[in-house]
Amino acid sequence: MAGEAPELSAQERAGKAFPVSWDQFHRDCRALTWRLNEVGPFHAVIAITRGGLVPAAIVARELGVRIIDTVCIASYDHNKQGELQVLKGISEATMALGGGTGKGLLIVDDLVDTGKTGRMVREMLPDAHFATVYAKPMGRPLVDTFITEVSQDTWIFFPWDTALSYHPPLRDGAA
Ligand SMILES: O=P(O)(O)OC[C@H]1O[C@H](OP(=O)(O)OP(=O)(O)O)[C@H](O)[C@@H]1O
Ligand code: HPA
Ligand SMILES: [Mg+2]
Repeated sequence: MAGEAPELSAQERAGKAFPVSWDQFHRDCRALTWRLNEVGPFHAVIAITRGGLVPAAIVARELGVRIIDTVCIASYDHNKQGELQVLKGISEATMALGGGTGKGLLIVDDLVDTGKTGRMVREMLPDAHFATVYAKPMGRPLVDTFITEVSQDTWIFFPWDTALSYHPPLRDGAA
């Protein structure tokens, strides 16, 4: 409607940007594994797709875990969170490995923001260990192990969502 302010995306509302390079992400995943190594061993890793796939691969490699499952959840459409949708649940074989409650299983995601996604997976596997690379304050209580906390008004830019581009000099109006 004319004159109506356009709805801001979660990314625009966040205000601050936290860009993460592949290098940094790999280092942070390795740091996460050092912490998880004290907690395991784990029978299997469950990646919350899609963002959890990359850290899950790195963590599983470091921990020597070869059984990897996925729970496929869609929520943010680009950068606006809608209703959560479970597109694929955890397999019966993985559920059995965790005794039905997730004991000895490791859930991995790239980050927790509001905690909605993490809460949904925790409900499926209440005894599993939940690890993320990054955490924002609202989601932090849901996570057992994470590496870096950023403020709630920060948007994390992951390397698989970004590309190098020209940035104008500060005196030409760059923020
Ligand atoms: O704590 P929350 O507020 O629920 O947000 C965190 C979730 O949001 C992102 O996933 P997204 O739904 O964007 O899907 P993707 O992993 O496929 O990019 C991120 O990878 C987490 O899974
Ligand atoms: O800060 C974020 N960055 C990328 N994806 C996200 N999904 C929820 N919060 C974020
Ligand atoms: Mg995700």
